[in-house]
Amino acid sequence: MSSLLLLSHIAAIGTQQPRERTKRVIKKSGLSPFLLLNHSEKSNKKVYCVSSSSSRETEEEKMSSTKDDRIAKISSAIRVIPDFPKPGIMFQDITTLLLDPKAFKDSIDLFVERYKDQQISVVAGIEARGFIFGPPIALAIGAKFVPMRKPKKLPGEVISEEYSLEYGTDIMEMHVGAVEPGERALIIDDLIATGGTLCAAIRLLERVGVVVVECACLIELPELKGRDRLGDKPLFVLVSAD
Ligand SMILES: O=P(O)(O)OC[C@H]1O[C@H](OP(=O)(O)OP(=O)(O)O)[C@H](O)[C@@H]1O
Ligand SMILES: Nc1ncnc2[nH]cnc12
Repeated sequence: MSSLLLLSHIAAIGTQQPRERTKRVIKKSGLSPFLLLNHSEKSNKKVYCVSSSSSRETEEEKMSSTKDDRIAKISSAIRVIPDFPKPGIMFQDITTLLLDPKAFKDSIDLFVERYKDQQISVVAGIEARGFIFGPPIALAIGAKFVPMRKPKKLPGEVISEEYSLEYGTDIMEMHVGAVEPGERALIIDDLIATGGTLCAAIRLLERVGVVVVECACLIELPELKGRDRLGDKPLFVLVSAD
């Protein structure tokens, strides 16, 4: 049976977004029928075309189809703002996803379903947008939440890592004593671009003996090849934005 590849062509919203964006929604594991979402270029309306690999769906396929439908709606709820914060950057804005409680909850549920049985004791969320998605996932899987913060924000003793971004450089800090050697961690952020941020988070956690099980993001910008920078560290994403 074929694995899922789901394509969503996302329209720019309103006058702020004159250019069209394409988002690919990828389910990284499991079996499912093929689901294609197509965007009508002229009308700015999204056209959803669903086709199955077989005419009779199995129960497993039906469940996957439901999951895929959730991912399509999550993708549609993410807005793209051109030239923010600098010319040439197509900013993936998750604040519009937060305005849609069903899509927001679905995004949390998809991560929880993946990580609930993986003996993860630490969810490390990256400032700022990893703070939105990390805590509900941590609570649902029974893990603690550890904030990975911008410099000079944490009041206690910290360890730091400098890293490069798509548009600048930054420093990430974590409280000493927040995690124990041997703990199993999931790192959460909204987006991977160059991968510099996730690499810094991995380095911080591994420096203190934590096992980083996986990194998880809502969105991947594949053109920036951040996934390659993570080496063999697994990365799970819901939406791939071209
Ligand atoms: O893969 P990378 O190239 O490292 O980029 C990804 C990071 O960039 C964004 O955060 P940003 O640094 O803009 O900070 P913010 O969330 O505080 O705005 C995003 O939320 C990721 O954390
Ligand atoms: N294009 C982008 N959209 C949102 N956040 C980002 N962080 C780095 N690149 C980004």
